[in-house]
Amino acid sequence: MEKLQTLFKQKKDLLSVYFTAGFPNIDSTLPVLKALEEGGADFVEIGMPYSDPLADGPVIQNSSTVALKNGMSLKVLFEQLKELKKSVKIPMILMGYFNPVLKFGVEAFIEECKEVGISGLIIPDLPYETYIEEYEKLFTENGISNIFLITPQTPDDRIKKLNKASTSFIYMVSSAAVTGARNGGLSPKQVDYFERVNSMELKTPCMVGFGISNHQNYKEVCNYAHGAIVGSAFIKHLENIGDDHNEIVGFIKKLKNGQ
Ligand SMILES: O=P(O)(O)OC[C@@H](O)[C@@H](O)c1c[nH]c2ccccc12
Repeated sequence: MEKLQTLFKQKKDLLSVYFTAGFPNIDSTLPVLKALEEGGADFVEIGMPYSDPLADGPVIQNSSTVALKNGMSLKVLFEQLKELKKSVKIPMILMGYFNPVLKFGVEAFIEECKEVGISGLIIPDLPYETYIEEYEKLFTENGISNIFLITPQTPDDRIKKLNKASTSFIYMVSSAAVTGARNGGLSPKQVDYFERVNSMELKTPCMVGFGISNHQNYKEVCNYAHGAIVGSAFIKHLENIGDDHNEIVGFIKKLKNGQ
């Protein structure tokens, strides 16, 4: 949580990159993380593969299927993260669905997160109300930030509530759809939505995700938010090049700097 807070205070135009743990290979976690860090990603979002990922489009779904076939699980992921804890400096957040977390045991899960140095969690199917009633204390006491998602459909009063309960950033979903790289610029509707959120002058910074696939998209949304999150475009790249270090570094540099 603190690592993320410091990063948001110190830097603008943040680039966060999502990848699915266990993809393309079971032991890709360390090489991918190292290459993302070297390429200039400001923080990373590690996906915990799940068989029923409702918010995910085909590219991320496919990576989850492969990762599960490769034998990735929460237990394996935590073991890997324990080993690489000292060699990765950028903040890490985990993204995943609530069911596997419940099965693991929420308390045990949060303790593992703390132990391996996870800064925050994105659990799209954990409702705000349940979080506040049952888990807020557990998360904050362990320094784990819960990251809420908002969409163009989220009303102002709800955004205000989420803003209050946020401890790092709000995930501003760019449009109401599943994850997936899209081409083309922002639509007037998206701009209206970003401007509506900006005019609320929230205490919490926002990151935009869903459909950001290249340097131009990234720069464009940085006009309306603290940074952007790229998932499917990166996973597609991994489909082609595997976890090759130099290829990943090159991809991230291009995403961030445009060349
Ligand atoms: O894939 P995209 O369109 O680049 O979007 C980012 C996204 O993949 C990543 O943040 C993510 C993957 N699965 C999610 C589920 C919910 C929210 C966010 C996510």
